[in-house]
Amino acid sequence: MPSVIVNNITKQYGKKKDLVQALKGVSFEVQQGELFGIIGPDGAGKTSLFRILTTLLLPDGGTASVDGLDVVKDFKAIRHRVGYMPGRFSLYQDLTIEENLEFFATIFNTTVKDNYDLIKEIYSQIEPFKNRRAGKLSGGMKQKLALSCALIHKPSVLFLDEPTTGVDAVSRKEFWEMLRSLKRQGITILVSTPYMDEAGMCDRVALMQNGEVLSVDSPEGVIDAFKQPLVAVKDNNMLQLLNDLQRYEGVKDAYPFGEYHHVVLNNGFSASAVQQYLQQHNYHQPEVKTIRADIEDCFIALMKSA
Ligand SMILES: Nc1ncnc2c1ncn2[C@@H]1O[C@H](COP(=O)(O)OP(=O)(O)OP(=O)(O)O)[C@@H](O)[C@H]1O
Repeated sequence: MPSVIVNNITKQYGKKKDLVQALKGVSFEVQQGELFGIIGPDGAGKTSLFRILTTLLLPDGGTASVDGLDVVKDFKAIRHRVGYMPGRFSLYQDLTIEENLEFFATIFNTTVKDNYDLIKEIYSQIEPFKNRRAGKLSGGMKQKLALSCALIHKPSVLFLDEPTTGVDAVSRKEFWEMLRSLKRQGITILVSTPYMDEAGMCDRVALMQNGEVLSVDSPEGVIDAFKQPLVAVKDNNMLQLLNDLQRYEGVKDAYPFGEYHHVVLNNGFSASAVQQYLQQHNYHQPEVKTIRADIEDCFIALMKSA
């Protein structure tokens, strides 16, 4: 049985001209023990979805279950089984590290000692500072404490809403390693992120935009589904280059991507055709190379075709 089933969930906020359709019929399943990423920009609907799955918000339509329990009817039972780390830190700033952890253990009727094994690897990194108030911790330390608090009642499903937003690159990498290690302990993990490069750390991802799921697949599957030829192009005047590329009949789409422009070509066109076209337009030595799409290219293509 899948650990999480989301079936045609809808959610809207406001009325009439202020109406926002935050979730427009979202469906997917997450298998037991999977590390599942929900990837999408701000406003995609990630938080609304997590709040519904953790029973903090009622959906307007559709059904969803966690561990076989219905998010509306069985909300009390679900609350004992899920761990939730909301986007904005859930910690009590005036309590110390140790007090925060004890507080979360107490509200779930358990003790830190009973469940120490599960959090040991994460908590031991901040334990030397256990008397420091949460408000005085760095972003990376807060993140570790919040994760420890979300785990202290041994949840079977863990929901992490943008846990790496605003955290430095080293802490982000460390955090994903912690998640891989939690996964090895059999916990199902759903994690949302606006960072496309984190997709590769997940077993499967759902790409979301404007309340819709555009694709659900493994990171490799998302990339393999990108069938158009793709080239990276660079020259001195990047702005002019982009304009000229967009005018070329062989170009389906062109957009800035780091120090290059990525150019999606229509079938039948290739890097050498782009090279030729640019030379005809007075570019002397443009750099044009065929590349493999990454998740961000796939996301851009999916967004445009949606
Ligand atoms: N309480 C609310 N009242 C009105 N609109 C809301 C409310 N909560 C969310 N929204 C709107 O619903 C849409 C989806 O928001 P949601 O927070 O679920 O997305 P998100 O992907 O988590 O983005 P973010 O990272 O910005 O929170 C957005 O347009 C947001 O402005």
